[in-house]
Amino acid sequence: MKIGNVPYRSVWVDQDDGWSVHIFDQTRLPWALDVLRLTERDQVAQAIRTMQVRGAPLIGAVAAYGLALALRVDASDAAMEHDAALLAETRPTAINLRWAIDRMLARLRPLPAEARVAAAYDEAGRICDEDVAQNEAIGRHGLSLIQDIATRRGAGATVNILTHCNAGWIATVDWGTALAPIYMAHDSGLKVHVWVDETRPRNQGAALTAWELGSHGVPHTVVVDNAGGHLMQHGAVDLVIVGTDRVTRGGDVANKIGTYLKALAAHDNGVPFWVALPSTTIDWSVTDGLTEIPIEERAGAEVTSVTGQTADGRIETVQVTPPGSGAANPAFDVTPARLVTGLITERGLCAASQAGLAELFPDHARA
Ligand SMILES: CSC[C@@H](O)[C@@H](O)C(=O)COP(=O)(O)O
Repeated sequence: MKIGNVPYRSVWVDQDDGWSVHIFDQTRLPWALDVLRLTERDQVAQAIRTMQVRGAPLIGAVAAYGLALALRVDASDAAMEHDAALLAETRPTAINLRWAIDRMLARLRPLPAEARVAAAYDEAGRICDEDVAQNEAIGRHGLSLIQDIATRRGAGATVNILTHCNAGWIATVDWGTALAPIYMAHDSGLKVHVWVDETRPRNQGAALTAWELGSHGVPHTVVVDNAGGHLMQHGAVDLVIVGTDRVTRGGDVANKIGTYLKALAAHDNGVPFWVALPSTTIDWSVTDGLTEIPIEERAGAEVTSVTGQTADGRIETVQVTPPGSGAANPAFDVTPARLVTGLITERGLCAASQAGLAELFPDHARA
């Protein structure tokens, strides 16, 4: 996607040195557009843990490059297995991270040590290119949902879409998942307006989704996380589209904390609730999302404080709770498949069910 008029991906290899890896520091957005140059494994691990990079597909892609950086130092079997395990453990919920590392190992294990660095960069590049293509396809399939609503509503009507967290281009290598259909709808001339959940505690909606949509000229309004139910009761939401960090073989959906409450409100108000995902987000080994998907517990300090920009331009973090109050911070929740209208994948739309996924992905479903 473009910033100003310059096209960017969310991760790229330095064109001059051919090996260092660049990302945007997402903890500084929307106030500053800082590019970080990553040169070693531990920098990559730290960037993922501290959420300088975040979003399920993007952390997989960046971890893949993290392994390439590690192999530059030591490409032996023992070192590679150790580095891969370390990177895979940086965040627990998004399955794309484990998927990307497993795919890298499958390519690299059979190779002699001296061939591994070049192969690692090649494979990480393929992971990135495939993510872009998958998200673009998700956009095309999701666009049909928005077109249908626009047609039903009649000429000139605005389609109001609610989204939670950030599942835009900055959460993937490019395009995004939940936001890809919205970008395509906007680009095709449909009138869309997006309700952006602020997404406490880290405000990925208020900071990142609002920044992305604004940069692309998509009309949007930021709302507090608790506003969604009210908006739906008053007919202000035509459609919910969210991303996801892990989908079970039966269609349960893990996503940013608060997604489940939006699904409940959507169900109660007859609002379609769609989840956009590349197939790399499906965990075919998991059947019951509630008991089998690990939910990341992050530091309470993310709840007790907020970060923003002061009037004189400084980025500051301030405490919003009394000093003695404890805080719990489960970072994700699971929305049962029965509350999901359907899934938007690179292969098309399907029901959030074992049968629906099996129809689109017969090879995986049989395995
Ligand atoms: C295309 S990104 C899909 C999900 O990763 C996204 O909705 C989300 O929950 C991100 O969580 P985060 O904790 O910001 O990494």
